[in-house]
Amino acid sequence: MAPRLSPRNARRYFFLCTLCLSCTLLCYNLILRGGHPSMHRREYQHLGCPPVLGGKKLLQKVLLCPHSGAALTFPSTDLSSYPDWSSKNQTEIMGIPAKPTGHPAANATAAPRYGHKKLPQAIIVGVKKGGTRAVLEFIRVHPEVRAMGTEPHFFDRNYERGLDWYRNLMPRSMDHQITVEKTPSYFVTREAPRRISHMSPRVKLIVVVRNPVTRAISDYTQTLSKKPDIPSFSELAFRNTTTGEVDTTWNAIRIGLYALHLQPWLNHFPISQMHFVSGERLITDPAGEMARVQDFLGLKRLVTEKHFYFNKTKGFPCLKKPGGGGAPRCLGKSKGRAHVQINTEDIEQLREFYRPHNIKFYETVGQDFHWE
Ligand SMILES: Nc1ncnc2c1ncn2[C@@H]1O[C@H](COP(=O)(O)OS(=O)(=O)O)[C@@H](OP(=O)(O)O)[C@H]1O
Repeated sequence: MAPRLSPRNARRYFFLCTLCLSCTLLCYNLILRGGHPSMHRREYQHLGCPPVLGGKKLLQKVLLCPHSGAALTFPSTDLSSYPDWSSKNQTEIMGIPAKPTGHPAANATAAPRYGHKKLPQAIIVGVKKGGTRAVLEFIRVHPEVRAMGTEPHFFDRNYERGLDWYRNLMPRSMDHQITVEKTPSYFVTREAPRRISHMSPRVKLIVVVRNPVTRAISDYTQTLSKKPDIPSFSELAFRNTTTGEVDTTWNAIRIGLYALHLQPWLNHFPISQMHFVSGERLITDPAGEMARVQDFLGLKRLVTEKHFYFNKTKGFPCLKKPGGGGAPRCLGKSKGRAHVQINTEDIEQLREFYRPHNIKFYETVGQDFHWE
């Protein structure tokens, strides 16, 4: 015969069982779900910090929440192992796998279930091969920025799909966070300024500019990597190699006529609503350039020197964790590849060609980029 429990002992057993169960649930929350001992997940979100994600990822990417000063944990973000940052949206970078979809931009719909999708308040509109990816990846480190990782090409190729389609591509954000996207071809798209101002006349525009000669070589190097049979750079750049007449119909040359492309933007936006990032300084002084970008966007300067280190192998600045240690995050192989060798006379001729255009550009924006 099994001994019978007295009502008092039965209550004790019941109490102990409940206590064990509660402890197990608490441990599950703290360890497996990645919760923070002193704060509930929701409280982070309320403070404007992204939610803490899956438990296995604990002890990986650490960011400081600016409001609370508490260290938050995020999943590993070793972007150097990705083929290219551009293939990842912010959600993926934070460790949530995006759903495979037809349109790459639709990855943004895999965003976490907090906040809401907003039309961008800031757009990196150009220029192609200027350093637009670096600016996007550096600014999205800021806790008050949510960025779309892929290029939506809404104002050039997808405009007929409508603003709701565009908004739906954006990551979710909290009220105090700004949404940013980048599509470098907007800068040279005639209809883009009107379309963008129609969406929002107050949107902030960022243009990353780079010496147009280097930019053209970079552009050509990229095309050559995909189509090895194209004519040589010089054959494409000059109508006549003897006279040195430049072929301005070739896109790689045309994109570098910054003063020309800037004019239609100024019909729709005051110059104060445009910020020009030097693609050269972005490499030599990323923190300095990002300080100006944050000022322009009205953000606290939270992305600083402590976020960058110079990667000698890559030859470019890469992101590091503010606390040090951990995997570096450099841009993928398609950024910073070795350029095709172009002969010095051709380079000199192109420099001559761009000089008056560059001067006009410096005068219009009130900034000298020293591309001599
Ligand atoms: N931190 C860091 N790491 C790697 N690359 C950097 C960085 N900062 C700027 N750059 C320069 O960015 C150039 C590519 O520009 P974009 O990102 O605008 O290219 S694209 O238009 O999106 O294809 C790329 O051009 P190339 O060097 O010709 O590949 C780089 O010079």
